[in-house]
Amino acid sequence: MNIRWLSRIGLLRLHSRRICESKCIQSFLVHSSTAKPGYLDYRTVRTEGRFNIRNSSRCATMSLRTLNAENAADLDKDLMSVGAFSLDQLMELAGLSVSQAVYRVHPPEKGKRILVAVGPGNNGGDGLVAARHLWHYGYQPTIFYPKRPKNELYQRLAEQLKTLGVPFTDDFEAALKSTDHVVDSIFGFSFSGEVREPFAAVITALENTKVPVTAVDAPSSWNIQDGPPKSGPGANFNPEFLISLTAPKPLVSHFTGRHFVGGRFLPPSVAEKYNLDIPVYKGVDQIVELPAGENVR
Ligand SMILES: NC(=O)C1=CN([C@@H]2O[C@H](COP(=O)(O)OP(=O)(O)OC[C@H]3O[C@@H](n4cnc5c(N)ncnc54)[C@H](O)[C@@H]3O)[C@@H](O)[C@H]2O)[C@H](O)CC1
Ligand SMILES: [K+]
Repeated sequence: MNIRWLSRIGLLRLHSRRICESKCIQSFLVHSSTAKPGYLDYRTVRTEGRFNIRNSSRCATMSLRTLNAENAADLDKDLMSVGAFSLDQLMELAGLSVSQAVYRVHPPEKGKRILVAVGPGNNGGDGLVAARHLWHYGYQPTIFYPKRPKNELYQRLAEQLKTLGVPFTDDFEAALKSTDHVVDSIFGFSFSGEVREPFAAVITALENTKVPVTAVDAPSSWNIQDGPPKSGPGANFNPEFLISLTAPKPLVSHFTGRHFVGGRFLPPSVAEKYNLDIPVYKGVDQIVELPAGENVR
């Protein structure tokens, strides 16, 4: 066979592959050597033969897409239905990401005492899981958990901490005076309105403290869409660190500290449905830090 025939066969193969691609929905997730660390060269091939390709150089300069509160709740439902995850699993993965972010910004040499402020929902559950991992990394967590729903999952998470001898406190302000770092896992994407007691006093203490704070998914009291409240508890709350779970929420456009994303379990099909970018995670990391000044959309 001469060179002309070989090139014709090559072209035919390319042509038939394109036809095949145009008939089915496929996502190519390509780790590109040209992409900036932290980003994925994400190509989407859609039906009807329309190609929507975001090349690596665009992706490298593009910022991550955000996920609003309503879509975040829907995405979790999808993960638990079509994705076949259980809530325990998602919370475990979320809490593991949080523990890695804390280790990154506040390694044990900086002080082992970590105060975890736990809210009444799943954001609080992430904090309980993170506290358990942090204990195993050698930290000394203390838990502030003033509202404990009679939910079996939360009760088990609290029990696991008690088994490790992790202390629970009722006095947040006193605990704040003897800690090296705070994890804010009070409210996440289901928070709305003004902060109600007993959390208003806690948020006020957080906004006045000099102890560094890592916020889980959202700085508690911030509106998921619009950021910090104009007045009242939280108006001056600016945590040093934030870990967004699965994808950043719109409030991050108001956030000025170090920002991490966790969620190294998101199936590409779900990411595509919600039009999310998947960052590149290094090695066995569950988190990725967004470069300073990197924005989100
Ligand atoms: N996909 C993931 O990565 C996962 C993230 N998870 C985390 O779950 C939260 C969202 O959890 P949800 O239970 O829906 O809500 P919250 O924890 O944000 O809060 C609900 C809780 O708060 C009370 N509340 C609401 N507004 C107020 C208010 N103004 N004052 C006082 N109390 C208020 C409400 O009554 C509820 O009790 C998400 O952010 C992630 O952190 C999951 O782990 C699953 C996987
Ligand atoms: K939070």
